[in-house]
Amino acid sequence: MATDSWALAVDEQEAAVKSISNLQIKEEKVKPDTNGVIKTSSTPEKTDEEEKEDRAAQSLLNKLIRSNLVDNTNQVEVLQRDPNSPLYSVKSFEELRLKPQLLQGVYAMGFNRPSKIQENALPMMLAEPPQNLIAQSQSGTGKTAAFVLAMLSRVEPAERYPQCLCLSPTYELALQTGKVIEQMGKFHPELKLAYAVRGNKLERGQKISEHIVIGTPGTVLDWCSKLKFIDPKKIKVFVLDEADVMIATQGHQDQSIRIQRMLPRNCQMLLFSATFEDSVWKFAQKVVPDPNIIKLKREEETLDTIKQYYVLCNNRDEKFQALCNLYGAITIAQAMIFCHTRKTASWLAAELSKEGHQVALLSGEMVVEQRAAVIERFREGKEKVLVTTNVCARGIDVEQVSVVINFDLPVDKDGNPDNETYLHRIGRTGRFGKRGLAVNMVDSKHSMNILNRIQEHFSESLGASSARPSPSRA
Ligand SMILES: Nc1ncnc2c1ncn2[C@@H]1O[C@H](COP(=O)(O)OP(=O)(O)OP(=O)(O)O)[C@@H](O)[C@H]1O
Repeated sequence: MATDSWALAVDEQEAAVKSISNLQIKEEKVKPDTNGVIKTSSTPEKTDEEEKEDRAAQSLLNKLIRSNLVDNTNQVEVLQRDPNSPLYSVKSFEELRLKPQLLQGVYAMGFNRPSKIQENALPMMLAEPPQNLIAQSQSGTGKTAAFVLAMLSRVEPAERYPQCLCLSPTYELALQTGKVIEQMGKFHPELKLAYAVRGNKLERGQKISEHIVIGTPGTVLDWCSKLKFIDPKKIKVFVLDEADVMIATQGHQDQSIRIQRMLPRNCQMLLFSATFEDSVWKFAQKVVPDPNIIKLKREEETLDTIKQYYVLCNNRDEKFQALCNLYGAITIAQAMIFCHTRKTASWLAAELSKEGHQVALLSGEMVVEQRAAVIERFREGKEKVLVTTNVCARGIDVEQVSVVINFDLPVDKDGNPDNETYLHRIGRTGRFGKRGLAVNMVDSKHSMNILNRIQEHFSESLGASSARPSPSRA
């Protein structure tokens, strides 16, 4: 949708939402039960382990639905291992002096110039002698393309044994990276790729002749040690992709370290991560000696351009009624409705359908491919409304969404306000300066309290006027 028509749609929506006051919802005080407890639906449905799995699924989803680079206007931070060596950055792929077949591959992928992180990362990764690198930037900024280019540049096709080893957290993520290798290496048909993933059985005693091996830590470890399909001493480039997702999976961290220990000293070690919490940093330091470090901060989200409202209701059915009353207004453009649990999301999508509304449901029960298909349809505008849960939609950017409805307010597993999630659901990055609208459904004293606390939080950090929801009720 073009920006102008988008802005128009928001204006119309804003006007329509101002008429929320016509809603036929009566206000009633919420009474605590006899023990003075107000019941909420904040019980988490998922275990930690399932949450962790979601990180890998999330990452895969983003890869499946992404078609372009993610814009980022922040400065790249570079920390060189040797601060006295000159800092190279490139503005074109030609400057990198790639093999002609590789340059052809890059252009065939539609890349005209290096992305922000690639400008600095590529000269470092391709330098002689090889240098180690730890790089962090949000998903979609061109990390995969960068390390694939580095691996392809270093491979000697005439030598028929594995020279580059890339670890991915899951089978599916390994396949995605493999696809990029195949695309970029298209004009190098003699280059071969093997997948070290569960189920890929080879005969004992066999040696792998493929140049690049990509796989999950457990299988790669077996192939390097127990089964000896790979001679780790001949590896020239070792890539550890999605380090943050990797360490969230039981056992992967240790396996990765054990693999790293088998590699020769002069092997180039490269580690990539979308986030850089302490645990990732500690892990990175263990597996990448003497690193250069590149960081690109995530573009900050703000609530400045978002009009926020709340609707007071007494229970879930009233929230549903309020939503139906709003429906005409929110579907001028596209809306996302967030629920706390899968169950509520399914219920809500079913109820809205019964009312004759065409909605999409994005739910944790779906396999990743199904989720990607739902998001793709929504992005194409085939459905105007997407009902989802927080876990499911975390990190997914659907740029044309201008209305966000918190059918349930975001709370953490202890039932406390989850400010970060609120910001992610509603906030916009500054790059497009897009305006938007958020409607919070409040159905109890407790949820009003949550909303007040969210509001207080953002008043402090973002300025009172930008975050204070305007009351809107019968
Ligand atoms: N220099 C470039 N010019 C144009 N498009 C690019 C460039 N580099 C990468 N892309 C494209 O941008 C998208 C994101 O790139 P890439 O997958 O490398 O990012 P990433 O940081 O590894 O993200 P993720 O970890 O989610 O895969 C892909 O569709 C990729 O083809």
